[in-house]
Amino acid sequence: MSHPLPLALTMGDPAGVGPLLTWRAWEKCKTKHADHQSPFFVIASKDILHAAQKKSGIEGRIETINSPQDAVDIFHKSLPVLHIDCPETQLGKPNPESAHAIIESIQMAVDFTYKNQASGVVTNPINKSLLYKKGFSFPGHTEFLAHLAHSQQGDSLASAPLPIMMLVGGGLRVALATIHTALREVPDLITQALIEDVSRIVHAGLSRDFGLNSPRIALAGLNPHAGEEGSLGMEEIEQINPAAKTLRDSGLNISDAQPGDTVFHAMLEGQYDAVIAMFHDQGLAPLKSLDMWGGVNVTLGLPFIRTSPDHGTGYGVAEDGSARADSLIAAINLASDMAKARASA
Ligand SMILES: NC(=O)C1=CN([C@@H]2O[C@H](COP(=O)(O)OP(=O)(O)OC[C@H]3O[C@@H](n4cnc5c(N)ncnc54)[C@H](O)[C@@H]3O)[C@@H](O)[C@H]2O)C=CC1
Ligand SMILES: NCC(=O)COP(=O)(O)O
Repeated sequence: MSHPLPLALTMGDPAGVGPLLTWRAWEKCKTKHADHQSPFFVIASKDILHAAQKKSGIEGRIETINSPQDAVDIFHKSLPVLHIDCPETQLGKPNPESAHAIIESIQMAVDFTYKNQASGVVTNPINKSLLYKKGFSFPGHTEFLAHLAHSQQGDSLASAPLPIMMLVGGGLRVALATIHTALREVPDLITQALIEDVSRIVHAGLSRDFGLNSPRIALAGLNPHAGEEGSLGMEEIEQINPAAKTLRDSGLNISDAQPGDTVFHAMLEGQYDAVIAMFHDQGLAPLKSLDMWGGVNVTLGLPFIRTSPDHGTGYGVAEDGSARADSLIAAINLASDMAKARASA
């Protein structure tokens, strides 16, 4: 049976849930070849994984691989590991000295997609503030991955891709117009141009990777009651609705600004295929309330596939061993489905 290319799984913060979840996800996914799910390999320190295995209680062995393709044949019996050096780090005890390895793992995973050796990147959680202390200057993976994609374009003058965070879970797909932004800066960023750009990327991503030919997209308003005809704020009238009109005129199926308190319910009732929220917590709070453990974070607008669990490093549950792998497994399955959709397009 022929298999798709393997997925590249990053190490994430070695003190967080990543190493433990990697084992739990492998245990769950290793027999999924029959369902045509992609195998994966993890780019991490094998010593960190050995330590996490003890806590996971999972039987199995690590096989060090030299090339991603080696993962395909061994995945059913061993966890394929592309080893990178990382200073000793205990679960639950973040170590800033691990920053270099955390970043290297992400860079290598992206490189493998450009070399056509991996079908996509699945990232384990990182602690952003730990990386900032070591000079990491990106708000999160999302922005760093866009930077890496831009670097891959070499000297081309094309601008960096606009990466869009979309969360999938609990019956919702929620994309964000602004991502890691302080709330007081959000209104100035909500421009007609931004809404048009984000909406086009969401439309293209849903069409290409989610099999939705004419996705129905709702724009959430920024203000209570979507501005109450301008008495509670003007962003809907001045920026969001003009963008929606331009987009509709060009053929997209997209709403004017809808009240943020009811638009997610409307999606659950079947009116929309996705909602574009104006800021991080407007979108993530309903989704995580509905599905804290199964949600997946997808980055749209990149040349390669990237998914991630929607939770963070969870140091406490890494240390006590109780971390759940549902979200990482969902992220692997979604990346695999997206890869299949691209391969058959
Ligand atoms: N994709 C990524 O790399 C993400 C990274 N983060 C980072 O994670 C760090 C911690 O952020 P928090 O806001 O505390 O969020 P968190 O998601 O790490 O923790 C929130 C709650 O969920 C629990 N939890 C997290 N993962 C779990 C799992 N797999 N199983 C069971 N329980 C779990 C935690 O114990 C905690 O009670 C921050 O540095 C943040 O930047 C946060 C979200 C996503
Ligand atoms: N709340 C989700 C989140 O912050 C994930 O960010 P990223 O590291 O995927 O950019």
